Order: sequence, then C-alpha cells, then structure tokens
Amino acid sequence: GSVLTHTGACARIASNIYGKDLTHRQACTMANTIKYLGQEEAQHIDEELFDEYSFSVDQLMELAGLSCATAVSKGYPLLSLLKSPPRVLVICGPGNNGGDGLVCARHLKLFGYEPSVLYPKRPSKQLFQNLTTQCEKMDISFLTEMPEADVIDEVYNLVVDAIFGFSFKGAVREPFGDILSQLKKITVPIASVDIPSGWDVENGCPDGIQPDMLISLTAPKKAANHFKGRYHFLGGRFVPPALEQKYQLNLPQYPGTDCVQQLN
Ligand SMILES: [K+]
Repeated sequence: GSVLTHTGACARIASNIYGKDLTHRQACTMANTIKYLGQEEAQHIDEELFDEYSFSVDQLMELAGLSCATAVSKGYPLLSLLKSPPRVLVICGPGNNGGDGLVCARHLKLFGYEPSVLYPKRPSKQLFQNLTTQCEKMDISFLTEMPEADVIDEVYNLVVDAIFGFSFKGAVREPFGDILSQLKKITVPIASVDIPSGWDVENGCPDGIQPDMLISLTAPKKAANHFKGRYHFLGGRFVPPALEQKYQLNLPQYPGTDCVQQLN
C-alpha cells in the first residue's frame, strides 16, 4: 500500500511478476502501464503528428487547451471556489505551451470562470495573434505586469501555468525567472500545462514550483514522476492508435467521450 512513483511501480511489477531485470521501457510495456516520455521522444511524437499525420498546430492546440480547461473545472469546480468572482490567472509563455494557455483561458471563460492572461513574450506568428484576438474579443483581460504573490493570493482562485512545455531547456531566462519566483511564493493552487514550468522535462526540479494539478498532454513526460500535487490528468485525446502503438504509449482508456482522464 505504499505510494510508489511511476518508475518504482514499474520496477516492482517487473521484479514481482517477471523476476528479472528489465529496462523501464520493457517493464512499462509488460505491466501495461502508461509510458512516461523523455524530451526527445515527446518532440519526435510532436513532429510525427504534424509531418506524417498532417495535423495542424491549431487543431491539436485547441484540443490540448480544451483538455486543460476541462481538467481545471473538474479539480476546481466553480461552486467550490473561495473567491468571487471566480478569477483565474493564466500565465502564457513564448511557445506552444503558451498557446495551450490562451485556448485554455478562452474555454475557462465559456465555462463561467473569469480568466485574466499574462502574456509577456508574444511570438509574431499569426496563430498566436489569432488566439490573442479571440481572448480579447471574449473580454478576457490581459495584464501588463506580473502581480506580486500576495496580490495573486488575494485576487485569484488559482493560476494556470502555461509558461514552458516539453521544449524547455537550460537556465530560465527573464522575464520568466521573476514570474516563477513569484509563483513559488503563492498559496493558491497552480495547475501546470504539460510540465511544471522551470522543471527539467525529465528530471524535475526539487526547488521549483510545486503545482497542485498537472495536465499531461498526449502522454506524461518523465518529470511527472516528481509531481507531488493532488491531481494528475491526461489530456489531448487526439493520438491515432497507430502512433500510440509505434511509441508503445499504453494510454489508458478515456472515459466515454471525455477529453481528460484522471491518472491520480
Ligand atoms: K507549463
């Protein structure tokens, strides 16, 4: 009954059932547990979805962002929120993780929340301009600077962290260092999109932000082994079965028509 990490669980299953040394990958497959991806593997799957399977970024981002808003509404239902109006701060980074955040904000608004967006580094690509316009046209406010931690605690019910995803590497560059240091001080919950921002995609970050919710997209990344929050959701229900098989993702069955599945 002890709580095991994913790696620990796979190792135990491998040694209990098979009584021999297996690689983590073999153990996952044999135990039929969901695969946790390394950074390169996540990037290969991403490329394959676009290049081989001909998805567009907009399509997958819409489903990813919808999954994030859905997970938030399951973990933090409107009626459970302590502060009224039901304000949520969505912080968006410079890449596709930030795009997921913009889509998430739009769906949160449709679900009855009051999202505000902080989007300090905006790429010039049309896609991100469109997502920004869509939010503005839905009366979602854009903040001009990062609020202090005590202001966040006073005003917002939670923070959606859509700063960095699986392409994050190296030391955090500004303005995101300052933003992350404020996020380390807040007491309201953080819901992280795909990866807790600032964490190494495979090894996590012991002194980084500690989100209460993680929404893994497509499949969890290895950093999810270090996640200690209450809710781990899987979202991005768009993986074609042939791709799932090729990478032996062993994704769980999503319930009914849901776009998210709670992993723990
Ligand atoms: K993130």
